[in-house]
Amino acid sequence: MDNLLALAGTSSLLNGASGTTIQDLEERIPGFAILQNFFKTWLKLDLASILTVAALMGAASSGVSSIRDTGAKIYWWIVRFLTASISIAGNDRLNREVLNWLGAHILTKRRTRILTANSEKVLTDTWHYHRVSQERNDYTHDSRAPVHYLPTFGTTWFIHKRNLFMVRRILTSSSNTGWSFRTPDEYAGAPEGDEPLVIMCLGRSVEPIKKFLETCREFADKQREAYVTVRISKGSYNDSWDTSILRPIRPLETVHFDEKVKDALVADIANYLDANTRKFYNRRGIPYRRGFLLYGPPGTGKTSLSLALAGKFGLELYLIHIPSVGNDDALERLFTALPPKCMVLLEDIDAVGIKRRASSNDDDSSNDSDGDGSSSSDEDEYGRSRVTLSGLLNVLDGVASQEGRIVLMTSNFAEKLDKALVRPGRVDRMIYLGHISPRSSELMFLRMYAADADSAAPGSRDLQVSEDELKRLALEFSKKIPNEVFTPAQLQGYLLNHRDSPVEATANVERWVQEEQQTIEAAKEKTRKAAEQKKKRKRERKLVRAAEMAEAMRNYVSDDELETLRQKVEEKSKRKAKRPKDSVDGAEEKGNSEPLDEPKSSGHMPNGLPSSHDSTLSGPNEASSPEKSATGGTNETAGPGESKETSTEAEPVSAETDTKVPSHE
Ligand SMILES: Nc1ncnc2c1ncn2[C@@H]1O[C@H](COP(=O)(O)OP(=O)(O)OP(=O)(O)O)[C@@H](O)[C@H]1O
Repeated sequence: MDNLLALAGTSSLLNGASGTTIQDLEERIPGFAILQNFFKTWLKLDLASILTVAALMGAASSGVSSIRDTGAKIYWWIVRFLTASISIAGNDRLNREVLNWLGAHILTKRRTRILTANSEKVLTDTWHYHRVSQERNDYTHDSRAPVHYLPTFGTTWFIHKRNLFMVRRILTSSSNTGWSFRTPDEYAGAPEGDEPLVIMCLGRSVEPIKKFLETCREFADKQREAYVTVRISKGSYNDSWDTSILRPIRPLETVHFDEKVKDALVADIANYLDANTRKFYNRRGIPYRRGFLLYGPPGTGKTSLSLALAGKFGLELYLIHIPSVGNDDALERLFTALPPKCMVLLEDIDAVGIKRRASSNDDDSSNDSDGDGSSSSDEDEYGRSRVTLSGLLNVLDGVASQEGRIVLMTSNFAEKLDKALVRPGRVDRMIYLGHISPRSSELMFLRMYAADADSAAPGSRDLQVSEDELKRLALEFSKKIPNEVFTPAQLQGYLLNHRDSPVEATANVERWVQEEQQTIEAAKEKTRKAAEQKKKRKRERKLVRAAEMAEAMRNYVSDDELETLRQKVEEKSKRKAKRPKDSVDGAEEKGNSEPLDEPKSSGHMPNGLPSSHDSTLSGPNEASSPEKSATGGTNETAGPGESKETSTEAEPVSAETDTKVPSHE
């Protein structure tokens, strides 16, 4: 441009294009004279004039752009002078909350004509087609994800509480290509959902913006009031919380177990969440954390109770399925990303310290202590996790572990848990959820057939029974349910099968109970036989091994010595066979974790845990016994969450737990 201006200056003397001027130009642009002659002779054009016009145009455009730049500078200076602003990163939840507020309060009211829409993300390529739901709402009955309308790029103006606000949604990725004239952003591409926002407010204080942000958050909380937000991480090796599921809140009354235990649990959590409790902990230097262990056979309500508690206390539930977590580092990253106050649900905590099956297929057989090709049932059921016990202990109350959260752990095999894991501070209260009592079955019956206020129940339901009649039927029904035999999930399955008629459900329950009990007996018998056979095979294998050893030594020792040796081997194997399994895990030791303010229990679990922590339903020893466990697998219907069979073999895993466990306390 400078050159052109120089040229323009030179060519302003163009009248007659004096020889000196042409010479000047020749000096600046070598070969200019030749070109000038060419243009003059062949095109009848004066090159110097053309250059002059071009230079003037260039100067004008650069003038315009510098005027524009100056204008923009002045504009932003005025904006900066007259407004306050706060920017929010694209991946911050607040960003989405502001957009939602705008969508509900500004865009719909103003009938804005330029919007963006999103429903759910879809990944497509030749080989895979799958949907990636970042946010799922389990309350909707639609088969498709709902569409959300949000502001487009650019600035949205509005007045809120007598303040003028401008929210700018900033385009980060430039999809504006290939047009001869610049297409406005809103027509050139769609936002990807992670655009930063800048919120500006007329005035010289950020206070109105802070209040506005608070309003957006309150609005989001209100929208979620009927839901509990469950956050999960994506897959085995993903260590970020990337999916939100909005689950309708499950009232605590719909989870049936001992009412006293339930009340004590609720009071405990309420007390913990009290602001004064935090101060109390802080002043005394006690880490402000609370841990609960929910244990018992499958289908007894451990997960349901966790969801209900999160809903009751308005906390987000962060779900970690231990067998799916890649390793200790992944677990630590998940914990580091937790918000200050939330509930964390660690499912199947007993899988910790057992190697993941997928990566250790080759040593499967070596893990099978029996060598008969079948690994223990719990390992089959749970897969194997690379999270070690020390890794878990570290996130629960290591130096870097967060304060303010509530950890709920669930286990079907609490007796196998390491004592370090369940010591107070990590587990402050143990809640046993066991088989259902007649009283709980009565409540479940009433819940199943209670009239729905919004008559949203399935149309075919024949609920022509009065309230009194329903109560009578519920009592009659409950009397036919044996105490602590069936899991709540089993009973729920039965009731769902008769959901249209409480009368039929009551009439048929006796037969169902008989059939189920027969199935349970058959399952027990099968388990007993399988255990016997296993034992027999084990003994036989040992004898064969001993014989082989004797054979191998025959050449080296006398017959007498050989006989002594054989006897020794036999005695040793007999002793081993006789030794009670519990002793391997330190059955004699006393447990170190007890419910804090519950009456002391009478017995102890095999690893030293108190046996009846918080439930009057039945003791954990019963829960883990083959007899009890066998009841879990024979449902008339496969109700939700009932597919798992209770393992009938709960061997101690002290040998399998991580050897890296630090010495605690
Ligand atoms: N105590 C209970 N009260 C009411 N419903 C229950 C109870 N226990 C189980 N259910 C019902 O049984 C189903 C399975 O329950 P849930 O998943 O909470 O059991 P769980 O103990 O977590 O099982 P698992 O150990 O196999 O994960 C749910 O549909 C739930 O409604």
